[in-house]
Amino acid sequence: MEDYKFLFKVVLVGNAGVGKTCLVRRFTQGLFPPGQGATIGVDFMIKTVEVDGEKVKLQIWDTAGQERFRSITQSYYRSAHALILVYDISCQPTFDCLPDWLREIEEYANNKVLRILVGNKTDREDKEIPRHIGEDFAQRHGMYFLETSAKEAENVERLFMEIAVELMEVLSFGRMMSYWRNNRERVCGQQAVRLPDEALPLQLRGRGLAAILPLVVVCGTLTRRASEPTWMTASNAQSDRVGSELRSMVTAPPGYRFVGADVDSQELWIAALLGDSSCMCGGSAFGWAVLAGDKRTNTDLHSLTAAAAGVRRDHAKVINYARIYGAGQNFAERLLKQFNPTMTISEAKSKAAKMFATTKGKRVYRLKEKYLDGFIDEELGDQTVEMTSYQAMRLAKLSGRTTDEMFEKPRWEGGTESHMFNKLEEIAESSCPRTSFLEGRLSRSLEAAHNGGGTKLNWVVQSAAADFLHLMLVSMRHMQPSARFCLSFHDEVRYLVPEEHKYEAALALQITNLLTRAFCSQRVGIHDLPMSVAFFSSVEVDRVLRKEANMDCVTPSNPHGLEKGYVTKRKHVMNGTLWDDYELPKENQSIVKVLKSRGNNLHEIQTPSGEEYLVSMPGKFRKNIWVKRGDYILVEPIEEGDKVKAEIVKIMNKGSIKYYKENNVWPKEFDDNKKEEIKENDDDLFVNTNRAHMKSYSSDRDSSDSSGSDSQSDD
Ligand SMILES: Nc1nc2c(ncn2[C@@H]2O[C@H](COP(=O)(O)OP(=O)(O)OP(=O)(O)O)[C@@H](O)[C@H]2O)c(=O)[nH]1
Repeated sequence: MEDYKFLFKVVLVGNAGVGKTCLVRRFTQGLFPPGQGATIGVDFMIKTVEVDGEKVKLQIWDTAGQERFRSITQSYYRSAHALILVYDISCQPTFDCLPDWLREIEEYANNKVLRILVGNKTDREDKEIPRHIGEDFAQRHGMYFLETSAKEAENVERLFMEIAVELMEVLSFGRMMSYWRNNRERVCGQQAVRLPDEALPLQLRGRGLAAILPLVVVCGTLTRRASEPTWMTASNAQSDRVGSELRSMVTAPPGYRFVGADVDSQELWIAALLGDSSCMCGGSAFGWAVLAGDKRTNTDLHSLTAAAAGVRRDHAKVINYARIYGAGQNFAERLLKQFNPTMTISEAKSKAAKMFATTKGKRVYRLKEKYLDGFIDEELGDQTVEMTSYQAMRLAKLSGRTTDEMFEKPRWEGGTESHMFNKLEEIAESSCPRTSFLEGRLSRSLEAAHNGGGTKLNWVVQSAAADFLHLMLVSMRHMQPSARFCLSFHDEVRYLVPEEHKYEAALALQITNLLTRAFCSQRVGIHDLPMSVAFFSSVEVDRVLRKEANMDCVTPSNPHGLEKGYVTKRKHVMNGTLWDDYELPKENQSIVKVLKSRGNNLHEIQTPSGEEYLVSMPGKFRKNIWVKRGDYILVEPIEEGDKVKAEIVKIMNKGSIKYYKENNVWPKEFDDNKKEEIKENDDDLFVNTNRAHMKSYSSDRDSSDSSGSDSQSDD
């Protein structure tokens, strides 16, 4: 397993005898080799260093300075991240050759390569090139400059460490900008339409708002999905990427919340379910790993594959998905090589082969019955005759027939996923493929008869996932009509829900998952639904679009992040309860004034018309809010309330009173309120002084919206 974060290739060039090999050996082995001979061709050494706590592997290529090796050494320039051009400070000709070396570098190296000029052998008395001459040359050619002595170990460590630091910075900057570089055009190219004020709700008027017309590209022939290139593909905020907070900038309108969830391991579960349909729920090894595997105990699918093939879990995960999407062994081989550039081709080949043999299994050909008679193998006895594709092709060729003629349809066998692949192929290659759960038909042009051989394997899982989405939509529509379907991307759904229905919608979504999965299972003949997949591991109730409501979405371009959706700071709890969006009072709500507190969370109030009665403080406010005489509050009647007639909904502050006045809903009778009663600082005003001040309420379900689940997720 590789234990470094960055890998950089550093190449040393320069005339023969300037000390390139000695510099490399001093750095990597800490010695100055006596009687170092000339390098033949190219040599390389590796050293891992630590920069800012990160492991950086330096692959150092020492090239031969002699002219006759030039054609070999040039080929190493291209992939270099840094090139060290060395001359000998006691040998003028080695300095005079520098322009030739530069020409070579220009011609063969990448134009972004980091270039460093090094004057070696500073320990020598017979110095011919003064330091400032070297420095000046480096400056004129945009190179870093350093003088070293491999013999005395002077500046050698520094040379390589500075290279590592510089390359890391360059790379980090490239990474930091990569998101915005890739997305800038799409974002800036969106079409915005100015919205007339009269089309907007009251509280949004006068702000010059515009709407973005999303460009929806229907690409559903295979996947039956449409895509929107900017917002739906916007990734989650990453702390080191400029602009990656884009998605979290999408905010729910006032009075609404986003309620949504990620379908846990959707594609894996669908594939496993289809595979299990030929035996029983969790009956295949793959099905079992999906249902019962747990990342924490390394028993989930990705950890199992990683252990079996001896690769990292995140790499195994990419390859696992690729396999389900129909990618073959060659693709896995290439991916492995890409993940680990130092892996040899044969190593990658053998790892990929091992991975495929343990997962997909081997493809087995069985002779059709009518050909069995002619095929007598006494050693086999009654055993079925099984062949590899090579053997089957050979036999068919020898018999002058095709493999299809002589053999049953080949099957995958012996792997943890063989069941599943057989099922996926059976669906994809059927004469009239239909989606797995709702039996939607595949476009005819893509049916096997029309496209000359099998439909895409990927279509089976993707279209089943589209069925899944459609089922969820229907279920939600039925259970929570007030929730408006807002977005779905891949395995995520988001609804816009009026604030007062947000928890109902979250519950409806959980039940939707249960019903949808139960329906899908039942459609493929499985009448069990294990608890591990029955519910979402979390449902998010949020004001903005982000993966999880407690992500702060801090990025270099959004350094202060977002307020946590499920308020975790006291101040936000209060702001949330005091003044939650610019919402005007509902019909059944009224503004009243607090006369005095009666204890037991009861308060005596007065209505604008002078009526007096008791109101109660609901549980969720009790820990955080302190109401005192003279405060204005919004109350809602309690049905059949006898003594206590209403419940507090909102505690008014300066902003809310102003807003109510602007909208002419503030009772005239309360117009004489003394402004000084409402202090600027909400924190001070409403703190319950009887209780210890708490800095955070991260686990207080009552006062937070958090569904706060930390159970397993799909990765
Ligand atoms: N005094 C002194 N001699 C050095 C230093 N570095 C290398 N040498 C000597 O210079 C000679 C050449 O060193 P190498 O490291 O083989 O030089 P090179 O650039 O790799 O040469 P090629 O492999 O032919 O390209 C050897 O005799 C070393 O002992 C140094 O810092 N000071």
